[in-house]
Amino acid sequence: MLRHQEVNKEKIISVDQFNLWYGKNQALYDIDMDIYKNEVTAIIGPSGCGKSTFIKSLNRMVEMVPIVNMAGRINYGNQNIFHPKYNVEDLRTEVGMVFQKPNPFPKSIYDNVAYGARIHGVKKKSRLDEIVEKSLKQAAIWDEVKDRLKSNAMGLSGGQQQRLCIARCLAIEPEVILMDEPTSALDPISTNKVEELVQELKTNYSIVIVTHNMQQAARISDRTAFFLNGYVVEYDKTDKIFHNPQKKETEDYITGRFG
Ligand SMILES: Nc1ncnc2c1ncn2[C@@H]1O[C@H](COP(=O)(O)OP(=O)(O)OP(=O)(O)O)[C@@H](O)[C@H]1O
Repeated sequence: MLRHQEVNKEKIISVDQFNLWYGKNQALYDIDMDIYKNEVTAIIGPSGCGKSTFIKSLNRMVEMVPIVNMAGRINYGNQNIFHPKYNVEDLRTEVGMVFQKPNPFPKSIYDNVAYGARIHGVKKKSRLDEIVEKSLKQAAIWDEVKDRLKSNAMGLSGGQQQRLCIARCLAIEPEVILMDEPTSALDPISTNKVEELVQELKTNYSIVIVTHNMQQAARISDRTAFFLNGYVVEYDKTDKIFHNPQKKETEDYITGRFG
């Protein structure tokens, strides 16, 4: 596939001939992809095509599976994240992640958001208060929780829990946010709120989102990559992917002929 290059856009992640195997089974093949700053990049494709594997590679979470082997490069900024001297903790601070199922800690709303800052050594109460308020505001949930910050996060609705998890991710001030089907467990109203939030967040962050929902990809992303059987079949501006795809497989998928 020809590498998709944009001259006037700043790249934040650059994936170069990336291959990944689970044991003997290859899950990703020769991925070449540039991810741009302050954009929403959607990853679409049928079940099992490698979407989650791909985004979990971007912050090296995929290495938690012991049988994983990889080849190729992923550059964050100018550095190869697989270089032996690259600090994976730093990477995960810069490249945060939000999961499919909201996964708040069984702690207070406040402690959920303050967690990352505390781990990074912030102790002063007034500073923690500031971080918690700012993150909850950015995640568009402050008004709903500001009077019950000491309540347990498990008492929030699923949609609120997901926005809380987004706040928790924002609190460590990442540059990139990876989202693996963040709305698939949510009702339509909560989904709408998270979609609006993603669009607001791209002013300050770069977002990569895996979604099974093609309308969602079309609504909220700037660029879309269509994955199939571990390959990137097509990667381009979202409008082009949905209205003028260059590959027959992409067209078949977006028109619902398979997948
Ligand atoms: N932990 C694992 N061990 C072994 N194989 C795995 C593991 N995780 C994923 N795979 C395999 O890698 C391939 C890609 O899976 P992946 O979960 O990345 O796909 P996906 O596109 O995200 O799927 P879905 O849309 O169903 O979530 C599949 O063949 C899957 O079986």
